[in-house]
Amino acid sequence: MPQQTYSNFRSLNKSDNANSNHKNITGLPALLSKIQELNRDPALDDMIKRCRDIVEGEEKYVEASCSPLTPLQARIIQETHKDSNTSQYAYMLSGAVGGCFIKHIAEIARAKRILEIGMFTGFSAVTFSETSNCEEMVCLEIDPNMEKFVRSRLQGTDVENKIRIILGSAQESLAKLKQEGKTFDLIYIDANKNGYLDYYKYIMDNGLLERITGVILCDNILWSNTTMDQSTEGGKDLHEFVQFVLQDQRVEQMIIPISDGIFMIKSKSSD
Ligand SMILES: C[S@@+](CC[C@H](N)C(=O)[O-])C[C@H]1O[C@@H](n2cnc3c(N)ncnc32)[C@H](O)[C@@H]1O
Repeated sequence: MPQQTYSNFRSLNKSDNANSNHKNITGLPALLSKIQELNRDPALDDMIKRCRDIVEGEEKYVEASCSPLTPLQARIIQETHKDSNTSQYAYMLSGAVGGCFIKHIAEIARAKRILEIGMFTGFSAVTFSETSNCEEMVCLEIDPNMEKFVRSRLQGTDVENKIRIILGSAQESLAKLKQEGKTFDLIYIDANKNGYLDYYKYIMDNGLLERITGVILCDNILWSNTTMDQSTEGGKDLHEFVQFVLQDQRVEQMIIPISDGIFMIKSKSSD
């Protein structure tokens, strides 16, 4: 699968339970367990335990606060975990919390035309296509097996005809969309992390994002907390991307620290 692999902290999280949607992103609970094992000072035991409870409890509490998944979202998650070709990559799903957030943004933005870069098994594509105003959902994906997976799960559903999948490298597919004169109300970037900067530049320089009202959401922007210290290749790429956006006078932006971090970018209203 042509996706940068998740390193260090993510590898501590292999114990994700396939039957649960809950996934720990930061790796902090595992790190705190290690500290607890190594700790020889009983006075610190309680404090370390409290830290673990806070970190583990917060993510679960936030997830429990989300609106329930729709039947189709739940089916995609379940079958991604079950299918032997996709189960080992199930951590790539945007998941219940991320899914709930992007759904709300699409609803608030009343997004009609939505573009996704990096479809995988279609969880976020289905999430967006089920929002009230979505008329067209375009998904860019490089892996032909993912198209087969998604198409077979969409058959006979209400969103089947809304979702268009363009196979190939996202950079080439973006050029195709530009030639077609497409613009989008919402663009979700969730593919190879070393491509985010180029995708963003192409989108902004070629008018693919609806001016004024358009929103870009970028998943995994914190990259298991390695973007801030650039301790992984993905973290370095994403830091460079964030720095570029911060000095881009055309937009306003902020990082939402849920899941693995979502970067929300919109055109400046005054431009
Ligand atoms: C993190 S997954 C997407 C998860 C999906 N958005 C979801 O929430 O379920 C990233 C996807 O991007 C695809 N991808 C990686 N590099 C790509 C590229 N250069 N062009 C298009 N798709 C790419 C991978 O094949 C993978 O399916």
